[in-house]
Amino acid sequence: MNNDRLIEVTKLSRVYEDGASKVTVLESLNLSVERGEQLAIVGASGSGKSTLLHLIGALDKPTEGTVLINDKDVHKLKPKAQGEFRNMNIGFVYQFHHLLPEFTALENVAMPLIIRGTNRDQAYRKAAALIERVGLTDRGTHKPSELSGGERQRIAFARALANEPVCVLADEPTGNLDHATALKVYDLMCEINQEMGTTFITVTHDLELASKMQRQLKLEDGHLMAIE
Ligand SMILES: Nc1ncnc2c1ncn2[C@@H]1O[C@H](COP(=O)(O)OP(=O)(O)OP(=O)(O)O)[C@@H](O)[C@H]1O
Repeated sequence: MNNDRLIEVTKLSRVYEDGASKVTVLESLNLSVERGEQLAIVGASGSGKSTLLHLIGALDKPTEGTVLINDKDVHKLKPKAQGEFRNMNIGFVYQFHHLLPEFTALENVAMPLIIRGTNRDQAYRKAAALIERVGLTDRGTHKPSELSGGERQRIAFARALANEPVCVLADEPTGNLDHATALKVYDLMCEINQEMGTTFITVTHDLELASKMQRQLKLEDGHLMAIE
């Protein structure tokens, strides 16, 4: 066992079959991610970046291959155990925030804690601290529709961090933001990585944003490769 290794992806393949047609998106892909790393994955539209994140986060099943997180084969877990493992270990952030519109920012961030069984006072205290950490102390009582796009993504990160996951998987987290705001969100990810030791794997089309992360890989023809 390698204590520094958090994620080990081995010979991962994903083939979508639709009747007679077959689309091979990932083909025998390998990836090791160390605890506390910042990794950016770039690649053309349709190259399989979201597919890879979904497989790492056990939101989709591989056609072949394994994903170990903390030495646990996430695709071998039974559905209930898999859901619990995901909630405890992985935070997700998407291009569109997926915050619940009828709840305030504070309630959205507290939600994963309450679902996990944390008592309400503790959950709200922790949510408030996370909202402060992402620089939005005075926005806790606002609903998502009352926040800017950048603020919504900050709240989405705060929510993803609520259960102190070992890893955050971010799929085009700034795809909907202007460049200056996107850069600030990447700065926030780097700061949180330094402070909390959270591993970040982020997918982006933007090489400048990718360069903010410690390591960059390109997904092409089903494989990951170094960027030339
Ligand atoms: N459920 C599905 N059934 C069939 N094909 C699919 C399915 N989901 C994705 N695909 C195909 O798999 C390929 C990879 O899709 P994916 O969304 O992973 O790419 P991506 O690199 O994230 O793209 P983008 O940057 O445009 O979001 C695409 O060709 C897509 O059409």
